[in-house]
Amino acid sequence: MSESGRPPRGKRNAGGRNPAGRGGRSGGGKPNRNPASEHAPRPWKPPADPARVAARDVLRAVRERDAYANLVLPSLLRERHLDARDAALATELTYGAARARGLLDAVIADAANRPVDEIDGALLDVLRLGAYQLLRTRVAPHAAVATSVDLVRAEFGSGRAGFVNAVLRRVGERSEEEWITLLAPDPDRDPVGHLAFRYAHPLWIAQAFAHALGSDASELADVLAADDARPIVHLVARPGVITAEELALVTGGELGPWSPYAVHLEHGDPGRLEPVREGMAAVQDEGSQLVARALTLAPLVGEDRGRWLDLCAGPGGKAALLGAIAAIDGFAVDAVEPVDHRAELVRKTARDLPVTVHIADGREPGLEPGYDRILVDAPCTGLGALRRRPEARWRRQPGDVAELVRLQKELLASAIGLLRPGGVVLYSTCSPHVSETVAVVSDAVRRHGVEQLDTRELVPGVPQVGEGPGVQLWPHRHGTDAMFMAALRKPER
Ligand SMILES: C[S@@+](CC[C@H](N)C(=O)[O-])C[C@H]1O[C@@H](n2cnc3c(N)ncnc32)[C@H](O)[C@@H]1O
Repeated sequence: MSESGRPPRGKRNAGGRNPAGRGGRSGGGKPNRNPASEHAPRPWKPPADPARVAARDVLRAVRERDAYANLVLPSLLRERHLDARDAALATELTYGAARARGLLDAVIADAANRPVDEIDGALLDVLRLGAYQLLRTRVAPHAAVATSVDLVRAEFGSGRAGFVNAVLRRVGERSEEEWITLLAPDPDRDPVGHLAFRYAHPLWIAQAFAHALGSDASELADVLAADDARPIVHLVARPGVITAEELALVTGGELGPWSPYAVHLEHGDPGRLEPVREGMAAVQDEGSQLVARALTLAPLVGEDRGRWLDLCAGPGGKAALLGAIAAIDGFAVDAVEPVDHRAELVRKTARDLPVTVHIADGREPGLEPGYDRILVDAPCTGLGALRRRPEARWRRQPGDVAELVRLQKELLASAIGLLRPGGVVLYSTCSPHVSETVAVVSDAVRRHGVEQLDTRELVPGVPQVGEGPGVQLWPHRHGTDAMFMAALRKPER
């Protein structure tokens, strides 16, 4: 896709003259290349099927330049002026195909009789869209195939269109359930592998969730299914400025069940709401609200003198909530963020609040120690927020974990060093992976002699948060991201 978000202009691809039936290997062409980028510009004409063209272009941007579907799609829909119906279809197809990629690829590989990495990337995008429609939507099968073939024919000519036609016809010969029976691991011998396939998650992520659920591993199917559910918008009412009740009244939303600041919105663009535009409210997952609030509720030894620190602050959602709560008592928050543009977002989000932003590495921020309360909302794999990022589950790799854990331990050690005796650090992640959660916390308790508090008491009224002392939230139980949090107090000497 071009920077303008317009679809690539097409010409016949040199490899496009060979329709591939089962056993034929020519129609897939060279893997993962975008012939469209080599073409000379032509004037932009609105496509006949704008929804599918948009979905195809976003999948291409995700594959070719590691774009985020949930950032690219909305701006592309705006630029191309898709009407509401086309926009809804484009969104469903893009996010659905991006999430289900593993399952779709297994089916496509079987139908094409070759591994997907031997299929031209541009064709694979269309095959994924077509297979998604055939297996997981109510789009009529002939329409799913014909529209996919049209997309390929318009760009690459009829040879490659023939390949796509042949593969999708084979895909359409079975239902999703029949493909799962054919291709997924046996549910009795490999229950986690089976669920990972069925709910289109990489195996290592399903294993990480099962491990984190522990004795509740029977909920694994619910967790995996929750990653495919459309998350509703959660708003936070800024404390001291507007109550959640007032915000719900103004926006037509509903009070959130757990955070006293939360309002849930089923529909609508939150960016258009007056309280959001005026900085009285913001979009924030209710789980994140609980994390910031838990830090403010944690029992200190000695008086709270109002020196608070957010050590990993960008883009600033929690720093702003902490700042608003701090402002009520005349307290102040320092916010550390090493990435310039994210630090700028913290400044913007927390404008008018007693929040001072420092562009620095949290491991050595150069700040005076002696903080009463510190939040370490650590960089993590984000496995607890997969429902918000359609392609993320396929992009993250198990090898990412070790490096993040190292950073998490260093940040937590730095925070403990910056605490005053009797002060509290709240460690949190938007990942339930135990290497990033309880293992990091146990390591800090062992190494630094901090006392682990019962964090469940800091989320009053929230049920099913685990056996303690840490708290694990889950989308399928709480409707929040799968946030983890643990409060640690520095002993007085
Ligand atoms: C999970 S996000 C924090 C989200 C934030 N608390 C909020 O609620 O908006 C983690 C942040 O840590 C930042 N980060 C990465 N490395 C860091 C480091 N060495 N020191 C401090 N922050 C770091 C990332 O840039 C990212 O903005």
